Amino acid sequence: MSNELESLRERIEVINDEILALLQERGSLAKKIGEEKRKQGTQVYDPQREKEMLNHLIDNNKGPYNDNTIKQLFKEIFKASTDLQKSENEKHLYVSRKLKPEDTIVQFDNGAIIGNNKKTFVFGPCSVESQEQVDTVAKDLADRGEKFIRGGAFKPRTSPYDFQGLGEEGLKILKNSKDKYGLNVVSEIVNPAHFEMADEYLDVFQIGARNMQNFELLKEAGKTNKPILLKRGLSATIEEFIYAAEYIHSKGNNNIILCERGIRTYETATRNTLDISAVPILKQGTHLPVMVDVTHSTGRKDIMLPCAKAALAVGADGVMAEVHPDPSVALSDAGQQMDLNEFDSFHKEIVQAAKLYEK
Ligand SMILES: C=C(O[C@@H]1C=C(C(=O)O)C=C[C@H]1O)C(=O)O
Repeated sequence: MSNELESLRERIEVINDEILALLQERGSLAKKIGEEKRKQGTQVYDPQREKEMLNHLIDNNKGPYNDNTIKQLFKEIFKASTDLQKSENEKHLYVSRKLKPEDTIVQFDNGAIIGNNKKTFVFGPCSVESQEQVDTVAKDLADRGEKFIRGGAFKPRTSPYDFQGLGEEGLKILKNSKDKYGLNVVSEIVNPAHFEMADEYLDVFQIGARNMQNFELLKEAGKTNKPILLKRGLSATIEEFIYAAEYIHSKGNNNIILCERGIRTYETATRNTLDISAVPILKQGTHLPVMVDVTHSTGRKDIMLPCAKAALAVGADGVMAEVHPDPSVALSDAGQQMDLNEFDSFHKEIVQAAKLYEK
């Protein structure tokens, strides 16, 4: 190396150390400012102050870095200062495992649990169609020792001409069945004004994929004290999914169950693409239980079982799937619901598989 290059680099290293020492001093001052702000009850982030400082710096900028570069560099420094000023609690989301390392366990009156290294199943018809239909499935589930049933009464369908669900009448049917068979009832709510009405019928309010970013619905769900089963949006990133859960938690409801249900990709072999990697990512990043809906993710009965096993193997707390006494006449999703025979073999196998993973 030439002597000239070497000596220039040595000077740069000295400057690095000087910048570091100045950043340390600046950081300590920012922390003190943060403490003052806390005493005064003012916000950590002060955009007006940052703007004034940036204007001053740009006025004094003589190059060689252009104004925009100087702006970006100092914005990073300001951001680092505001992060320093925030308490640990303010740095992390409520749903984050960093804030709460232990798993959230959702508990029910009939002894059922979602989370806590138990594998829990939620089965039932896509739509509530009649008392007889729900009772047939509920009896089958109760006989198997299952603790939950699902069924849609408010159906957000792609086409407005498709069956839209029985509404409150459907919730009453579910509640009747719950009273007969002692199962917890999971059903979707699509209207923020309906939580109150649905409270007497349901044990879990589901927020469906199409409503994952319906923020008014999420906020209302957060004000209830029932568990919320939140499904991942069709095209939602994992980060967006986590923020949707944060909307619920931030309003005071921490009983949230996340559900991966497949995302839209270019692949046409399945109805959606089951994002199996989302399960361990959500388990790592949040303290919430995570379930996998193998019906909506695959849309294919022939691969539901291996996908359900995969879900349990990667750490899912449970699996959801659709079961209908007579799928051929179902008013929604006729092609992908299991009949009771198909369900019998699916259930036997998945219960066996669950034993491998329950601690
Ligand atoms: C340090 C402060 O807090 C924040 C950080 C700033 C900085 O690093 O200079 C400026 C404004 C605030 O967003 C302050 O208010 O002065």
